[in-house]
Amino acid sequence: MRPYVILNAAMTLDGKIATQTGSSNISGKEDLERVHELRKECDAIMVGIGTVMADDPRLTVHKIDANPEDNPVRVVVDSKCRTPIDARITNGDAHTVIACANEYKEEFKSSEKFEAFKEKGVKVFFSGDKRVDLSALMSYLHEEGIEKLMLEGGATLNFSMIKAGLIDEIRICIAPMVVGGANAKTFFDGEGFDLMDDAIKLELIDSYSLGKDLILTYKVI
Ligand SMILES: NC(=O)C1=CN([C@@H]2O[C@H](COP(=O)(O)OP(=O)(O)OC[C@H]3O[C@@H](n4cnc5c(N)ncnc54)[C@H](O)[C@@H]3O)[C@@H](O)[C@H]2O)C=CC1
Ligand SMILES: Nc1nc(O)c(N)c(N[C@@H]2O[C@H](COP(=O)(O)O)[C@@H](O)[C@H]2O)n1
Repeated sequence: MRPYVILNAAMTLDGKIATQTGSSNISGKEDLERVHELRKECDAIMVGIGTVMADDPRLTVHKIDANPEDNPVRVVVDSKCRTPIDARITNGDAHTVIACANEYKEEFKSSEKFEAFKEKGVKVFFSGDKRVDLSALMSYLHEEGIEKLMLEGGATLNFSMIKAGLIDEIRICIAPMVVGGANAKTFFDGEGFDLMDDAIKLELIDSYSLGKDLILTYKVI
């Protein structure tokens, strides 16, 4: 068993979720409010370590009215345990799980960082050899009571999750902007597929304008 997974992101018309220098303010105000309503509905929010390093996100419900208990559990996919000791996702605003790979277990468990995380109440889950086993992580989170999980990027984790068949729904905000840049992160990066026949197939179930942005909702089929 695993949680129902909704991938949410904002991209420019040319599919970029950040510029090549890492700037990523894409959504308009109305979309950010929609995102925070969705955060409030979910039991957990998950990001990759690349996103933590680039944005130092809070991953709480802070753009709409909310109580501390509305904050979902924050999950970071972080094979090598690189999450900084003072990363905002480790503060006391919500529960946090850091998912690491087994290869780095012994070294991490004997580090000061591990003790600091323990003191802050951060849980650490180990799976996979060199990289986090995402299916095992989903099963663990489901056992911990997570029924609905919001995946909030970034580009590498989005691809691994969809390739592993772990995404049920995609909600994408398309902002009327073009930013270009061959090295700018796209909605899905990773190793990609060689053939269009292998593409993950989607069904459009909703579309609407929100402020200046366009919101599309897809089911993964
Ligand atoms: N516009 C938007 O909606 C959003 C934009 N972003 C942007 O995305 C960028 C970060 O994306 P990325 O660098 O691709 O990093 P990422 O956030 O996708 O993290 C990828 C990292 O996760 C780790 N990982 C461990 N196990 C893994 C597995 N099984 N599969 C995949 N990754 C695994 C690896 O260290 C990997 O490098 C930032 O610039 C951020 O601003 C991030 C979220 C939303
Ligand atoms: N939906 C959406 N629109 C954008 O324009 C964005 N840049 C993002 N980024 C995601 O939100 C995280 C920041 O969250 P906090 O406000 O710090 O809680 C960021 O790390 C991305 O995951 N999303």
